[in-house]
Amino acid sequence: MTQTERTEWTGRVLRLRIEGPAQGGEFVARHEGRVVFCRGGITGELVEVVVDDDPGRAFCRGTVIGVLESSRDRIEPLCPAAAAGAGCCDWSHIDPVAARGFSGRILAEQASRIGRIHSTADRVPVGVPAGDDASTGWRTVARWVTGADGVPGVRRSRSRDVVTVPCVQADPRIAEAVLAAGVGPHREVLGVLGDDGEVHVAHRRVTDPVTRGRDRRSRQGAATSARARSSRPGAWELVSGPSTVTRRVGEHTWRLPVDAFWQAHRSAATHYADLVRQAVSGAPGLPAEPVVWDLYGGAGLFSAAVLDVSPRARVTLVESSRASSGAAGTALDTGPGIVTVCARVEAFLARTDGDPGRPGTPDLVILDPPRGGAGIDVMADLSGRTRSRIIHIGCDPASLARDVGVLVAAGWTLVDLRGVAAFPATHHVEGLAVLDPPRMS
Ligand SMILES: C[S@@+](CC[C@H](N)C(=O)[O-])C[C@H]1O[C@@H](n2cnc3c(N)ncnc32)[C@H](O)[C@@H]1O
Repeated sequence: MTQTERTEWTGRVLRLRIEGPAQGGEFVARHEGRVVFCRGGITGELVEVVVDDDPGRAFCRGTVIGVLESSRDRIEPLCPAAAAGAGCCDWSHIDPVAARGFSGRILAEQASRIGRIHSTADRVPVGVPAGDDASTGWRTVARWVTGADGVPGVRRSRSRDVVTVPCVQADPRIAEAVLAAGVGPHREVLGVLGDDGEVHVAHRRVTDPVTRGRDRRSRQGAATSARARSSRPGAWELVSGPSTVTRRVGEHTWRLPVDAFWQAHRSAATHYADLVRQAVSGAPGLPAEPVVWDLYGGAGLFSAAVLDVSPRARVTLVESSRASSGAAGTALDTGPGIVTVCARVEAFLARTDGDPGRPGTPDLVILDPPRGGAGIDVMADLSGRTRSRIIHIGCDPASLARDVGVLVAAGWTLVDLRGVAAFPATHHVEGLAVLDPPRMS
């Protein structure tokens, strides 16, 4: 079928054999020369799929409504909300060990397709954070929305509708506190469980457009403008729990505002800090007083890890959120060892000398950007400046592959690429890449 040929398969039920997992969590199948991205399938299964989104190109999307030949990896869905159509735990029907294998395949495939990083292995190893393999109750930072009835829930997949059947990701103590707080209709609700066992509940107004019955494109437009509007109110109103959240990793204790970023999985911060310590310790030719940049650094989780293994390091933490960067000092001795810069990474790099009083050529860079990644310009800039090692942590396999691909194309060597199953029962996975620069001869 050509790109220009019109199709309208919406509502059609197809019998399909499921192939491999795709970036984004759906599984690929084919029908009459078109790709059908299937939600709710597993590799090898024969299924019936109803097409629910047909953009009229070489592909369409559908949802599994019947399993004719089931995979051994299929389990009873862990999440009632996902089973009711919520967009939370899209892999809740897949055995967790198999799910980690699928994540590893996606990481490898994206590295090859987008990053042009070719390896003989068809999957990247994916482990659980700090030995914690719980599939439910792992989330310590959770968001809900309330509809007109004020009952908290999660959004239906690809819709603004709210599913109020409980999702299993959040620690049950958060769900209890959110229900007890009774925040009212049309609110965005944030529940956070601190490492001291305190639960914090905050909320803010959400402008919730009516999108039921609209086509996908206008729903997406409405969702985008709703995001823009809902980010405008800005301030969260704290209705339960102390005003700062306690976070502990090793010897370090942070006191964070409730809306400051922290890794959502209860064991992720400890695990990533460990991986960063290992990668810093193994960096080739790192001087005794290395210049280190912790980019997209939040409240300094990785700055702390660097100082644990390299106490004389001169660390610059760059973070655009004032709430997060301002909290670095609650755990770290900011001053000669660590300087915090509240700025966008792009703006920080544009000052050619980096931070005043510090060289603009770091020995080591750690970057942990949001889902969209750092981008080609930032990566090209870092490639030209960094002397010893770059550690990239990324929660989207495609943007991680693109970012790392920039370094590999510039001659850097990928010495480690691994995944961490930090979002169990979902297709989301954290990737960690360690790269060393080309050797000068
Ligand atoms: C995935 S979080 C990582 C935070 C930190 N590394 C940690 O593990 O706690 C990404 C952080 O990047 C920040 N951020 C987003 N875009 C940014 C930009 N362009 N420049 C600097 N920081 C940015 C966000 O506020 C967020 O704190």
